[in-house]
Amino acid sequence: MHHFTSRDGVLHCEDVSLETIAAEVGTPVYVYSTATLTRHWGVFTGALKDAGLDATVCFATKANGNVAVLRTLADLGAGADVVSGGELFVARHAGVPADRIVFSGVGKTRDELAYALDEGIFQINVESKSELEMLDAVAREKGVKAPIAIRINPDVEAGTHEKITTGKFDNKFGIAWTQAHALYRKAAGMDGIAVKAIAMHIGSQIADLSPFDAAFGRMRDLLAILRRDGIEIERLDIGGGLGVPYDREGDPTPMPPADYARVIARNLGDLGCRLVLEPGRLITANAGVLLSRVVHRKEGATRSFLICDAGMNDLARPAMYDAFHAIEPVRAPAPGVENEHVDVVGPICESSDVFGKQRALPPMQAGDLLVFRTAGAYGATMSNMYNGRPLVPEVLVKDGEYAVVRRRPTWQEMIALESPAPWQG
Ligand SMILES: Cc1ncc(COP(=O)(O)O)c(C=O)c1O
Ligand SMILES: N[C@@H](CCCC[NH3+])C(=O)O
Repeated sequence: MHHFTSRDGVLHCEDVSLETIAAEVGTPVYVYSTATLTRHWGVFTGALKDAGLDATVCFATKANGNVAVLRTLADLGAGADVVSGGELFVARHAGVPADRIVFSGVGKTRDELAYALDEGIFQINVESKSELEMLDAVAREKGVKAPIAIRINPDVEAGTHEKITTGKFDNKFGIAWTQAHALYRKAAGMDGIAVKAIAMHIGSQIADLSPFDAAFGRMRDLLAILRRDGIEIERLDIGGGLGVPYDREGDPTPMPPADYARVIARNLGDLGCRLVLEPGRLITANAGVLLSRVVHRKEGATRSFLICDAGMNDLARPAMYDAFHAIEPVRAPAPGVENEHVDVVGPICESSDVFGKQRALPPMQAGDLLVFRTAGAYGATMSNMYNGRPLVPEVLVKDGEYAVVRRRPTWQEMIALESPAPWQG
């Protein structure tokens, strides 16, 4: 996090003052640090290399789909994990080579599968028999073979929030590992399918390595079964999911990438397969903050509220998962000023539009700036226009420079796709 630091009492992103960005771009706004993105990428890929692993790292675009962020990562050698035709389009537009793009997701449509084949991406992670049959048909029509993995559901408890666990049999994701062998056999006999890999992804914000250990064991067992059956597997795609610190007291400390890499190497390192990884949060979460201004301070009957210009439409995680984001003033308080406890809320007409209850903060007033930390993953990508609020802009900082890499739409642009019905004149 050391690319977001206080200088002369004002929070900076690299060498740019967040007060400057707020004044020039307006608030709310997401601010990302190129240096942090680069550092996270280096630490993660370095850990894999140090563990002797031969890996293709495909950044999970759903965590942060901004073209400039993706371009930054692509320039460092990143591939992309995409979950829709739209994400595939953005990844290609940002310069991610097709031979480093993997397509995940339970609901790929015929058109999306056709687009993926036309682009020549290196792997499609199939999540159902229905999808396998559809993909086979589309590929045969085109006279090609679709390179696939089957995403297995290893039925492990990831120990994360129930809304973001994906590797239990009750979840909609993947093929139960107990049913995978049969589907692989079917796939191996299809003219439009080229079996290449086994895939899995057990959930997100995982702080403990034991669920990975258990799931990798299942993958290893399946590989042995498939090989005995003469089904060739070249790659193992182990998804993403490694957690990051959100700096809440009492939260488990997520495992460092080096420890994760050692667990991968121990389970899967000696199988003659290339690895594919799909990290999202780990790369971008702590490379971004949401910068917001206090619009009103309100003294309620039981508590004080700081009402910000950012809302749950801009950063949905607290409302969706009761997620914790550290909140900090941009301008440090004068020495000796004591903290108070306040509720930090947004302007949306929903009681769940709360970023933090009874947070300890120096006294703040209307006009003051604050940041929500660790907002570079699943922040802007999950934003929406609820309550008639145009999408929040995004800024990318590099050293002493910044660029608006998604500008704030005007109200006119917000309604540009809408029109009265013809009979309304
Ligand atoms: C298939 C798949 N791969 C990768 C990811 C990225 O996960 P994370 O951001 O936890 O690394 C996700 C999201 O959880 C996912 O669904
Ligand atoms: N969007 C979630 C994580 C789900 C990841 C998508 N598979 C979050 O903000 O934590």
